[in-house]
Amino acid sequence: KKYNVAIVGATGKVGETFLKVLEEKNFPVDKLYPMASKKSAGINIKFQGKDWTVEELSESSFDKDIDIALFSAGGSISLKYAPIAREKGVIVIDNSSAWRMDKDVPLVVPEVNPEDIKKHNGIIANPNCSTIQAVVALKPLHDRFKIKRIVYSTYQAVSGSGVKGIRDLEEGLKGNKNEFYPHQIAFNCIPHIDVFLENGYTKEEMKMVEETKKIMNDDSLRITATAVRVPVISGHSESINVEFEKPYEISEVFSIMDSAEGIVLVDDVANNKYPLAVDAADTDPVYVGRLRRDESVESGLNMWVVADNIRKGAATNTVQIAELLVKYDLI
Ligand SMILES: O=C(O)C/C=C/c1cccc(C(=O)O)c1C(=O)O
Repeated sequence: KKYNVAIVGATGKVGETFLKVLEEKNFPVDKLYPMASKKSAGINIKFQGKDWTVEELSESSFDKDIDIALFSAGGSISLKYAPIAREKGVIVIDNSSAWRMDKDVPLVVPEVNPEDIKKHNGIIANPNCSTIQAVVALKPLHDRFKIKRIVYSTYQAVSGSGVKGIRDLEEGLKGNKNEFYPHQIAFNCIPHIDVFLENGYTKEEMKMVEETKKIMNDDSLRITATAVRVPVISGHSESINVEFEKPYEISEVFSIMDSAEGIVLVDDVANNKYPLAVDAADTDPVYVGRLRRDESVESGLNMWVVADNIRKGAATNTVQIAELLVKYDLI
């Protein structure tokens, strides 16, 4: 069976990667409906050997035979158009935060909570990139040792901000002033991603806290986060400290990580081998390394987790959700 697929935000960085990943995975697409704002309408897109024309997104865009719509065009577009698409019988997979915490919307990472997709009511949410890579690494350990507390420290690539963030870094490295970030990103680290909230955390930090609990289906998890922008183009790196309910052997952690779905273990410090953003770029795995006991608590562990924030962090995870819909015969 082949499916008619709409791509809302087709000309953006994530939208373009949706198309790349759909082709790489040979997803069975019959008709493609690339959609974007007025300024992109008319652009030609080559996909699966055919030419497709970008249409301007409108309220009538879903008045055609569309099975799935992949959204990555910002929260306001998702808030307005996902319900319109759903009313027309389209299944929406939304990459924005607009619907993630809605109780009727499953928030899915296929390696972590695939079954949640069966509860969808027409909209499925793709989690925040930093959350996705973290829960892929944490889920197998949570299942075995029951996590009680998580401390996230992230080192996030500028591509997470789109072309404006990339340009700030490239220009900053040439000595030109920043346009997008509140401070220069070149030669710097900025502990400020998205907006600050009343509790002194940023929205990016609270997304990691709240989304982790929903995806892991465990509100008892105690979580804190610090999200930092670093002068890297592609690939988010994260230092993750966890405290378990149960005792563990480090050898078992290594074997769990080495065999877990979606994870590549890179941990051989004697030979300077550990996950690096430059190695993760344009690939799909979540890379885990620097595994070591946290001796300061009863049963604690430190790890270093790296992934491509545009692929596994957004586009690939979304396409994997679409593949799950097919696998579970939900479409
Ligand atoms: O900045 C990053 O590294 C990740 C940014 C994610 C992001 C940026 C703008 C809007 C959103 C949003 O949809 O809220 C999101 C997200 O959470 O996916």
